[in-house]
Amino acid sequence: MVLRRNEHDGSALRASPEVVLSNSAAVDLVNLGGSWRRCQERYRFDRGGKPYVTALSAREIGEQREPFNGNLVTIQNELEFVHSTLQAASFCASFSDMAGIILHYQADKSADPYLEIERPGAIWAEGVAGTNGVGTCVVERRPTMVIGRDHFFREYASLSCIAAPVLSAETEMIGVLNVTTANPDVTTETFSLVANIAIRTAERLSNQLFLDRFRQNTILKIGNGDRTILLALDGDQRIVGANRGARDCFGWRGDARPERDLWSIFERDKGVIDGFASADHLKGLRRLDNHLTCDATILHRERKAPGHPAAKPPSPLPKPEKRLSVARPRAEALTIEKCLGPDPKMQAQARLLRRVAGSSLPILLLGETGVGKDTLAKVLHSQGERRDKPFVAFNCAAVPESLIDSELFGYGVGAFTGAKREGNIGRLQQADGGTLFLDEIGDMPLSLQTRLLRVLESGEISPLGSAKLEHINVDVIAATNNDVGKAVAEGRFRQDLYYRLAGVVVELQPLRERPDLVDIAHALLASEADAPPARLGDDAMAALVRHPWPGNVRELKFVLRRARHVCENGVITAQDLFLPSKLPPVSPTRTTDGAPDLDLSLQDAECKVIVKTLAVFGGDVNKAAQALNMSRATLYRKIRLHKLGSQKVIN
Ligand SMILES: Nc1ncnc2c1ncn2[C@@H]1O[C@H](COP(=O)(O)OP(=O)(O)OP(=O)(O)O)[C@@H](O)[C@H]1O
Repeated sequence: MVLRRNEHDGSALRASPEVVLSNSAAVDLVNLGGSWRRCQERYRFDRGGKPYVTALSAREIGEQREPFNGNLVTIQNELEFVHSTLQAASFCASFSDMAGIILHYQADKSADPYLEIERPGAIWAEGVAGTNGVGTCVVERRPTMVIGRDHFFREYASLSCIAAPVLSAETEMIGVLNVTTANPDVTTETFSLVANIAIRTAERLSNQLFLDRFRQNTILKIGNGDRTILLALDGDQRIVGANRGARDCFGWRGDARPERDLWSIFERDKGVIDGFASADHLKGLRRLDNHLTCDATILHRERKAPGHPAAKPPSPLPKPEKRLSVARPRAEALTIEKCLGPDPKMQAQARLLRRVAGSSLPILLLGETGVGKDTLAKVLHSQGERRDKPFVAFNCAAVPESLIDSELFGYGVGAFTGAKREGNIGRLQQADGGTLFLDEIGDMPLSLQTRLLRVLESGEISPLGSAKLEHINVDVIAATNNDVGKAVAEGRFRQDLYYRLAGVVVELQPLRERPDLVDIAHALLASEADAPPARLGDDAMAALVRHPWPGNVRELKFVLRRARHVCENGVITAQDLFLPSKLPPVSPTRTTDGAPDLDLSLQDAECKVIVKTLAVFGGDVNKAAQALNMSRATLYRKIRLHKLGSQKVIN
């Protein structure tokens, strides 16, 4: 992809207006001159003045998000994906609507606090915030890069961002995917790469929205990556939807509804028609206009509503041939037991959680980032007695300190300047009768810890500026990946609040220690209904076991997601995972004089890898040795060395 950039004001990229990323399609970035003119002439902004910073309340954000509620998971998945890819360069990622309002956001807690101004509810419309990625992209409807002083207001000169349009299934622009950093050390090269990733992610999100919209139809996919062509077909093989890639390719840009027969574009060849009915991969589709041939994949087939007459069979009738497709295993619902894994210690914890379910005992979930604390909290709610009541999550780290009070406890009529006239219902009241999930509780400021404790102890709440006491009845689940014990010892976390929250404490295992790592991978592959089916090859399973997974299940999810799209014939190999080949870094054990004992640590790591690999291959030494890249004899020697005789071994 080639990015052509029209500079406006002295930014880091001025010296290189054309940033070559690869030799494929060219993307014209917005010329910011037009936006600057609008700022001066239409909005009459003063560069050195203060932008009118404003943000929506939680309820308003909820209302603004409504049109996208059906696509929430898709949007969040893409944001998580782009954020996890770019977080090393301190980028946050957001999705905004066409009013320039940020609706969803992904950022690292440790990211620059300045990025807080990018959180949900923030309004980045160009007429409010001047030239900026989101607002200018909304006006120009093209990818927009705004670096440092390219922002109209000097106030935003420390921010750099790239925004790209997100399209509906009908290829109307419906929002903006934006990535922003306040890191001054990001180089031109990194920026070029980030721009590429952001633009591709916006295209993939648009494609995913297309798949969401046409999930009942047959989907024909041609090509890969950002130029993917997607066609949605009805049972008569009429095209009922086409993504931007398809419209560009076939020259239908102006057609609101590109309805036409598939066979008015491709040659109606018997082999292809037979293949269409019986296989998931079509070879040699020939275009009628230019006679070029291509291969295609059928992502899924039309689903008929009950009572709907069956689709007309394609002619000639399909033969009952053996399907070439990769079988898609059924995704099973998560349970408390599955969330915790089969390790006997964890199963004991699962039994404990089942026993206390419905007892209103507070639960504290601990564990590294991405291990599934949030997921377990939702499962606990959905399997408890309050499942028909609200589950309300509140992330203590994602809300600025100044807003936690009003967001969590709400406020009464006219509580403070700028408050909404009718007041605001806090999360605690929203959760009344149900479950309140306090995520990242370790990040709650001390002053608010006192208030929270009082509310939890008394069951009464008096919203800011209101004299009225309200009774609330909530089950509380809290979670953190911080060391709360240490925070208590250092006086950063109130001990009495810790005891109030820690009725039952469960620590989730890091993924690298879970014996069911490969089962989780299989389950994740089965869970994305609209993605192409894929299964793990033996070498991929071994590679999964060897990797240390610092981002835990979240990282695994994205690695598999990428692999599913790059693999050939639906079989994921170790190469498709793009994992580093080194052995996992291990936390060294200590010798008696306190120095790290690297030898022991490595042995420990080796032992764990062997145990897991044998488990993955059901104890088959041949396969395990192959996967570990060692001879059978060496593996036997190591099994003896590590005293793994009790492991299931098939000779
Ligand atoms: N047992 C599981 N099976 C399948 N997917 C899971 C499982 N546990 C977690 N996930 C997925 O992994 C991702 C991260 O999970 P989750 O958000 O629950 O982790 P977390 O511990 O709360 O992370 P953080 O501390 O960063 O908030 C989510 O996309 C979730 O759907």
